Amino acid sequence: MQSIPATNPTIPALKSKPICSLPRSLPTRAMYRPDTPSRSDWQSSCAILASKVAVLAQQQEVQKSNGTDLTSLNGHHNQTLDLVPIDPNLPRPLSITDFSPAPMHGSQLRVAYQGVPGAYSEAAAGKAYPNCEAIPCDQFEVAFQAVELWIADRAVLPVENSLGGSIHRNYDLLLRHRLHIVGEVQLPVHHCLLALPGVRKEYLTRVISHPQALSQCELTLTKLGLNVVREAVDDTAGAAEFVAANSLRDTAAIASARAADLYGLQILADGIQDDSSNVTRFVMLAREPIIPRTDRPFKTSIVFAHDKGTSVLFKVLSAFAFRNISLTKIESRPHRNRPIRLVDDANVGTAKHFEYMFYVDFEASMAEVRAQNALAEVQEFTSFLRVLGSYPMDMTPWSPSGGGAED
Ligand SMILES: O=C(O)C(=O)Cc1ccccc1
Repeated sequence: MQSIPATNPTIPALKSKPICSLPRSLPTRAMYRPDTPSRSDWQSSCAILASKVAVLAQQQEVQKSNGTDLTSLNGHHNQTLDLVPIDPNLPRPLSITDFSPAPMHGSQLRVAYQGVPGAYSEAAAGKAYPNCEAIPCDQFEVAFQAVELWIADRAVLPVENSLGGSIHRNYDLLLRHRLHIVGEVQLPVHHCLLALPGVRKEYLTRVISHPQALSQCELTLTKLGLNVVREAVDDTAGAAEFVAANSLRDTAAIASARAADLYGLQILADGIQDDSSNVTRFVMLAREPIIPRTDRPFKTSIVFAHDKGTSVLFKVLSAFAFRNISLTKIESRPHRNRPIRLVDDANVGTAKHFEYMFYVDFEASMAEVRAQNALAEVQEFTSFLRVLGSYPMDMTPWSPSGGGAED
């Protein structure tokens, strides 16, 4: 049986900004712990941060002198209105070059999420870890790296929604990085239509939000009689912040009631998701796996691929069926153009192209013998197998607190 090594040089380069200036491999515990960063890593991070701050300052100057047109989205927002004051104390999202030494954080868990305050991912972080410090990041990639570089202790990743199904790009991220799933939360998502105070629905020509939120509200937007273009942005709360910061009277955002509060917007319509029981599942990621237990219901997530043989999927699924292990998810992702590096027992690596990656979640803990036997059998039929994590199930999807994260 082969497996991929901890640092996988053949995993394809990241699409957006290069991150190779950042350390690629995970530090070992012997190198540094969260509160005792290695000097050289932090020194280079500080240098990067200093240049990022300089660039940001320059951009802010340009924005000040050009007005506030940050996106040139549709050219609808050329009114000049007073800016809605946004709380300057709100944390600014991390961006890819922002990594700086971790603050001395005592025992507070630092949880990185993609978006700005008011995003659903921030709420998911709070549900999983009630007293955590939530750290906003401008991309998922950054949230992963924040954990890999010990700037955060956990990352939060939305992976599927009861309306829209799997969020495929986030599954790709799980494979590309070496973080472990240590928990899950199911978060009921309640979308609101937000606009500047005094704006009426008839003024709107555009609605902006995260693509998932736009698709979850599609029918309701039509029912509300809104003749608006829909435009996708990175996160829901970021959309709200954008409307407020640019005083856009022709644009509404789809976001949470908390985002309305934070960015001084009014709620034009409440609960606009097409399905009232709209739930998003988030997973919590950490550098180290948790020790699986049997004293409460656990779920295990795996990813596998095979390159030869017939009826492989049937055989894999039988390994679970024969042991009465329920599957809660099975997903296939095309993977043809992205090689995976496999190493054999002698640590000799080869790049392999698989047609598909299969993601399976099953209801058992890796501490159970039946789960271990099932995986031993799966290993026989597959060329690549990775356990993404074995973690407590979120059994309380509708409660406002308490997810299935580790204790
Ligand atoms: O943009 C956000 O607020 C997110 O956290 C992502 C998201 C978007 C829509 C539904 C659930 C999560």
